[in-house]
Amino acid sequence: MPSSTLPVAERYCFSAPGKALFAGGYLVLYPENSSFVTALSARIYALISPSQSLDTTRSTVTVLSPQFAEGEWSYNISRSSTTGFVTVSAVNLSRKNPFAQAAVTTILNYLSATGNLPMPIPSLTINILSDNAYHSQPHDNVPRFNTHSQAISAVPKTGLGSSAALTTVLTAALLSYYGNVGRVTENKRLLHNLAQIAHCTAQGKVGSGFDVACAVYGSIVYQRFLPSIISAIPVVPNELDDAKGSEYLHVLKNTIESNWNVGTAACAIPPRLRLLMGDISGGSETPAMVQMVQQWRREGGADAESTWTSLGKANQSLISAMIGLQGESESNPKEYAAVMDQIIDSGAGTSGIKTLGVEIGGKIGGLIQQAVDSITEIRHHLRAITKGSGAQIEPEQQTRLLDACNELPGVFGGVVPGAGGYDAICLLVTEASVDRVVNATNDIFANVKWLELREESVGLREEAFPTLAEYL
Ligand SMILES: Nc1ncnc2c1ncn2[C@@H]1O[C@H](COP(=O)(O)OP(=O)(O)OP(=O)(O)O)[C@@H](O)[C@H]1O
Ligand SMILES: C[C@@](O)(CCOP(=O)(O)O)CC(=O)O
Repeated sequence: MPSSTLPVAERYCFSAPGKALFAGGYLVLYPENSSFVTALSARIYALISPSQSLDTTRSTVTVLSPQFAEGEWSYNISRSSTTGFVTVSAVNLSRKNPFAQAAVTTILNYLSATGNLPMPIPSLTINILSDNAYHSQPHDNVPRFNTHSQAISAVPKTGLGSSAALTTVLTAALLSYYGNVGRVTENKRLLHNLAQIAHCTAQGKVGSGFDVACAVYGSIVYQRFLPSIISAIPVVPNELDDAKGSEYLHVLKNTIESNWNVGTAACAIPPRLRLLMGDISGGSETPAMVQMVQQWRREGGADAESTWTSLGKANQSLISAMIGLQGESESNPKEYAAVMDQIIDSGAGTSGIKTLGVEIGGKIGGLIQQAVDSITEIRHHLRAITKGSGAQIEPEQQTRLLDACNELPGVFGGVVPGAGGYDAICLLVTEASVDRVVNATNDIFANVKWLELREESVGLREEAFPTLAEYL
């Protein structure tokens, strides 16, 4: 097996964003459908440093997450001299972080299969910092990178895709440190394929992968890869099974280097508009909901199929309205700004904004109408699926809340993002109306915690190590 020598032991830091799936829940599981995924300003950071351990007889990768109790996961690494298969075993078996373990396993085996893993494998420490918005915080005004007294698995999440961002930054960190593969920020396809495989291995199920794609590429119109790409990869074998070790390396390398045909066209929330995320802290079971929706579709006959198709069209219509508005803001900036001013001055909510769109007419007025109408229609179909499948995608409680939001000034509309349920709501609003929305005093908003987030459309990026190291 060929091997390389380690590049200069530098200190690196990478960060990746969280996500909101504004349009495309459930349909995005099928490659024929597009979805609108927004990258958020909440980021997870990985700071890499060569291990301080004096033990040179063993190679270890240690992931530290100092914001959480028991946030230390260490893995012993050994490479078979016959097959090149790299075994990654937890030093402390009672400490589980499947995403960290899968990232180390996938990346080191890929590097081994391509002859880019340095031998002996140098030990490495990766520190993780994660923005507060990923987890429910005990009160306002917590320090940046707040610490929790519980283990990460016990701290309630806000559903921004922490595991996808974590897996992505770990992938970038490991590739940069060990690999001889150029700048990883310029090799997004490799990074994406590796992070998707690691994330799926850890989850033990095949999601659409929109969260990992967003962590890598940022805000995108996402179309998934064929599920068979991932299912072709064998289960990570036992270190003693040489035949399986060789097969795993072979399939992993071929899969990583094949063309997945993923749709990752860049998109953005148009200027002067914002996505506003409200945390409801309810909690929903995505896999169980996906199963219910799939069963409804299988057994629901022509009605189910027609709802499914109409939802797909409404999603597509919203996506093209967003792309169209973005385009108009660039090609026709004066008119775009004037229309936005008019909407803001009117103090109108959803239905008033639609009427204004009709009155204003022209391309921009039409796109505004289209955006409002398609959000309304998406919700209509999601409620039909809720009723038909029993999966609580837009439960009545969320319907009342979203309807109340539609009355607030500057609200184009809102949805239950992603799989829906009781976790969160996501509104499209004018930037100028954000304060008025978050300060609305109606009782119905009492349980909504508006998250301090905005779109930050860039995906994986390199950061200045020293600036962040001071938080460790
Ligand atoms: N800051 C972190 N440090 C270490 N591990 C983390 C960190 N953030 C996430 N993880 C890992 O990811 C797991 C959470 O993944 P999970 O898929 O349940 O949540 P999520 O990706 O935030 O949720 P959702 O898919 O609903 O948006 C944690 O239990 C832990 O294993
Ligand atoms: C239902 C689904 O389409 C979206 C799930 O989104 P979230 O985990 O609720 O953000 C599943 C998937 O795409 O993996």
